[in-house]
Amino acid sequence: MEKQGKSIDKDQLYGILETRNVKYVQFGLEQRFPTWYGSTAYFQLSTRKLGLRDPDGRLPSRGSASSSGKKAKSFHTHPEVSEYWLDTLYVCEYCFKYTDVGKELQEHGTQCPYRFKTPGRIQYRSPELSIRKVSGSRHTLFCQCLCLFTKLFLDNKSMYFKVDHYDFYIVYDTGSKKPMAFFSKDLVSYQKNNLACILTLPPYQRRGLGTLLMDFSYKLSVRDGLISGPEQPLSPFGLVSYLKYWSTLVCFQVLEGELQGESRITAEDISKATGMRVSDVLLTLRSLECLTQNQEISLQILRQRFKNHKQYSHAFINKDLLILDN
Ligand SMILES: CC(=O)SCCNC(=O)CCNC(=O)[C@H](O)C(C)(C)COP(=O)(O)OP(=O)(O)OC[C@H]1O[C@@H](n2cnc3c(N)ncnc32)[C@H](O)[C@@H]1OP(=O)(O)O
Repeated sequence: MEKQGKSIDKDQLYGILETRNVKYVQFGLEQRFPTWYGSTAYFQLSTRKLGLRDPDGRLPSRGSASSSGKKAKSFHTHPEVSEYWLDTLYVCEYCFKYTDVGKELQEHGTQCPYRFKTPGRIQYRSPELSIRKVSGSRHTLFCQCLCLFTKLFLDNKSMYFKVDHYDFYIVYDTGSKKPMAFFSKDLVSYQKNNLACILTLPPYQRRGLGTLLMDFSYKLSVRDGLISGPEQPLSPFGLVSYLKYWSTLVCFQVLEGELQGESRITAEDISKATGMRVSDVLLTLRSLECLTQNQEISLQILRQRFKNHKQYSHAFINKDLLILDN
C-alpha cells in the first residue's frame, strides 16, 4: 500500500522513522508485545503526543479520524531523539482505536461496537476461519486505525488515511470478533496487483494465516482472469512467506494439478496455470534450485522439493467454502 522501494528516499515518506518510538503495544487487556518499527504517523510532531484525538481528548469517534499531519514532512531522526516517545500504546483489539491511557482502553473495551458486530461481508467461511471484505470507504476510521497499527510492524509503509480506494480482507476465527490478519487491495490497480499490503498481527503469526490470505488474493485475481501478484517491493518477511507459498503452489500445479504428466514445462505454462507473474515463477524456481544451466525446469528436482512442501497446502483456501461477491 503505497510502499516505496529502496530507490526512493525514505526520509521523504510521511510516518517513517528509523528508530522505534513506541516500545510496547497493549493489545486489548490481555496481550502485550513490542513494536518492530517506528512511526511518526500516530503523533503530533511538534509535541510528540498522540495526534489523532478528539479536541476534548477522547479516542477518535466513528468517522472523525483527523488527517492532521497528512502533509507533514517525515520526521528526521537525530541522535537526541532516539528514545521512545511512548512506552505503551493501548490499542483496541476489535477496532484498533488507540490511546496512551490504559483506563481509557478498559472503558472503551466494554462498549466498542466492533466487539459486538464485525464489519463488512463474509467471503470465506470454514469451521475454523472466516475472511470478511471490509470497504475502506464505508469503514473509514476502522481501516485508518488498522493502517496506523500496521506501520508499527512494517517499515516501508506510508499510507494511513486515504483508505477509500481500498478493500480490506480480514481473517477472524469463525465465531470470534477479533481480527487476526488482513490484506488490503486497491480497487483499481494499474500494475494489476492482487494485494497491496499484508499483516498478520504478531500474536497470530506462524499459524498459516498469511498463507491463507495470499492464496485468497490469488483466488480473487484468477477469478477476474488476471495474471497477478503482490505490490513490490516485498518486506523480508513478505518475501520469505511468499516464496514458501509460491513454492507449494508451483509444485502442486506441476506435479498434481493442471500440468501433471507434461514432460516439458516452461515458466509461462506455470504462470498460466497458477495466475502468478512469470517473474515470480522464475524467482520461485530459482529459490528451489530447479532451473538447469539452460534455464529449463528440472521436474526431477521439483518432485524432490515437493516432498517438503506438500503438507503445507493444508493452509490453502478450500474453494468450496468461498462465498465471493459477484
Ligand atoms: C506486499 C507486502 O505487503 S510485503 C509486507 C509483508 N508484511 C510484513 O512484513 C508485515 C510483518 N509480517 C507479517 O505480518 C507476517 O510475517 C507475514 C504476513 C509476512 C506472514 O504471516 P504469517 O501468518 O506469519 O505467515 P504463515 O504462518 O502463513 O507463514 C508462512 C511461512 O513463511 C515463513 N515465515 C513467516 N514468518 C517467518 C519468520 N518470522 N521467520 C522465518 N520464516 C517465516 C515460514 O516458512 C512460514 O512457514 P512455517 O511457519 O511453516 O515455517
